[in-house]
Order: sequence, then structure tokens, then C-alpha cells
Amino acid sequence: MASAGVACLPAIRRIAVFGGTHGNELSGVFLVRHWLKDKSELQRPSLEVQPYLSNPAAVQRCTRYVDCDLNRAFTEENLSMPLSDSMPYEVKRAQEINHLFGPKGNENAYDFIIDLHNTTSNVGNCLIMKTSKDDFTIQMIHYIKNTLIHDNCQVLLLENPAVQYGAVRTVAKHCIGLEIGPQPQGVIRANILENMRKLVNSALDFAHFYNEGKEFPPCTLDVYRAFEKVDYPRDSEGQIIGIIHPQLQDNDWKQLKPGDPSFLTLHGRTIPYNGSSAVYPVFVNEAAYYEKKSAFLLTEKVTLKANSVKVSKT
Ligand SMILES: CC(=O)N[C@@H](CC(=O)O)C(=O)O
Ligand SMILES: [Zn+2]
Repeated sequence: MASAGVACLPAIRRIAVFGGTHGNELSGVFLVRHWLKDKSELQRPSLEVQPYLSNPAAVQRCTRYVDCDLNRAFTEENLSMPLSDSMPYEVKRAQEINHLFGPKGNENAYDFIIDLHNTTSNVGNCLIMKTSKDDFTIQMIHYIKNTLIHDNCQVLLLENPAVQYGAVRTVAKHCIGLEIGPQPQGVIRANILENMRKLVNSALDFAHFYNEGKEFPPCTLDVYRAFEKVDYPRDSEGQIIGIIHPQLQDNDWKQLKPGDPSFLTLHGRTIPYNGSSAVYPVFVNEAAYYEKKSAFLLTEKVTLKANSVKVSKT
């Protein structure tokens, strides 16, 4: 019998590692291509680990996507759309991925997806989670953070409906996004690739130790919970008239107080942050977010709690 506060959960058997969800974010593309040729680094006795290139057409073109953003395509509407010639490439891909690794929300879905991304913003090592209510994932992230000796790693919670989207990884029962930066689109940097590699290995180690029966005691996890996106200032035609202020640039995760500089116009005027309380911006000046009308995301710090987790023997 489990003692109070211990979540006895099923084993985690099938894990997919996705790269190239965005074809110009190259750390994940290079790692997954490498692992497709030689899986040995990903192998753990209790796990079946599948590396997977999720948007091969975008990878080939070295663009984020071909018709529409694959990491926004996993909506109920898209996944149930009847197949047709006019269907956007990424919607077709979403249905294939849902078939192979899902179905989303179904018992037969993969246990876990690790989705690999890079950002042009200065987030360092960042793990993205979709819910505050998943003990297994909180415990995994807690473990990963503790295995990093010299490096730091922040956790971004995308749970608020204002900042949620149909991400690819949501087809699995549990998931994390790895977001490592700064790295320009279409560029590969050794330090960023190495950091990503360490995080993937650490996540797999955790799943394996868990499957072997190790109990992870209750823990807390400090995360940044996103609640709003902030657009660039624009003119009546929608053209951007203020760029990220030098004092905000590269200052992801650092406190931004009301009145602090956020944008700079080409006339040299500083536009201050006009919120009502201090926030922690993230994804500051991410290249892919200009089209999404997001200059940065606003987050607040919260502490999550997880029960102890242990694999159930049945
Ligand atoms: C820069 C970038 O692509 N970020 C990812 C974040 C995520 O995986 O949730 C995205 O917007 O899809
Ligand atoms: Zn991405």
C-alpha cells in the first residue's frame, strides 16, 4: 500500500524526443538526426525512446514552418479535419503525429514527449510545462534542475488560457518543451546543443530510475507562470514603431517594474512598462514572435508542490 501523499503511478515506457518541430531551430534538428543514426545515447533499460523529426519539410527549407505553425496545430478542430488536398501541410503532419504518438487524450498515447526548441531570446536553459497538476512532470523537472552543476535552468508554466496553444507535445500523456537560447534561427552553437543534450539525458535518467522503483520524495518547484503577451507598439497600419529597449533586451527572467523602460521609438523616446505590478518578462525579442504579435511574455513567480512519486507495481 502506498503511504499518504505518495502518488503511485504507471510506469513510463514510451518516450519520444522531437526535434525540428520548427525547422530553423537547429539544436533539436541536429541532435535528432544524430540519434536517428545512432540511438545508443538515448537507451535506458526500462525505456523505449524514439527520436523523431516532427516537421521534415520545414527542416529541409530551414524555415519555422511551411503553411502554418506545427506547434499551434494540435487543436481538436485540426485533428478531426477530414483529409483534403487543400489541407495545410502542418495540419496533415499533426494528424500523422497524432496517429503515431497519440491519439491526444487517449490511453494509447505515448507516455512522454520531450520537444526540442531554440529561441533567439536570452532565456538560457528553459523547461516548459503545460500544467501545474502533474506530479510526475514536476518531479522530473526538479530532478533535472538538481543534476545541473554549473548551469541554471528556469521553468516556464504555460497554463493560463491567454498563453496556451495546441503544442505538438500535448499528444502525449506527459510532456516538456526544452527551450534553449540564445541562438539565431538557422544557426547551430556548440554550447547550446550541449546544454540541450544534457537536459534530454537527465530527463531520460529520471524516467528510468522511476521505472526501476525509486521513490522521489515530495518537492517544491519555483516556476514562472505566464499570464499575458505584450505586443510591440504599432501605428494605425500595424507597423511596429517601438523596438525592445536596450535595458530590457537580454533580460529575460529579470524583474520589470512599472515605469521601467520596455520599448524605444525611432525618435528616441522610451516607452515605459505601464503594468500595475512587477513582472518577469520572458521570450524577449524572440524572432518567431513578431508574427504572433508578442514582444515578450509576462510571467509571475509561483511555487508548485508535488507529492512523492513511485511507480505502481501492477
Ligand atoms: C521560439 C519557440 O518556438 N517557442 C516555442 C515554445 C514552445 O515550445 O511552447 C513555440 O512558440 O512554439
Ligand atoms: Zn520552436
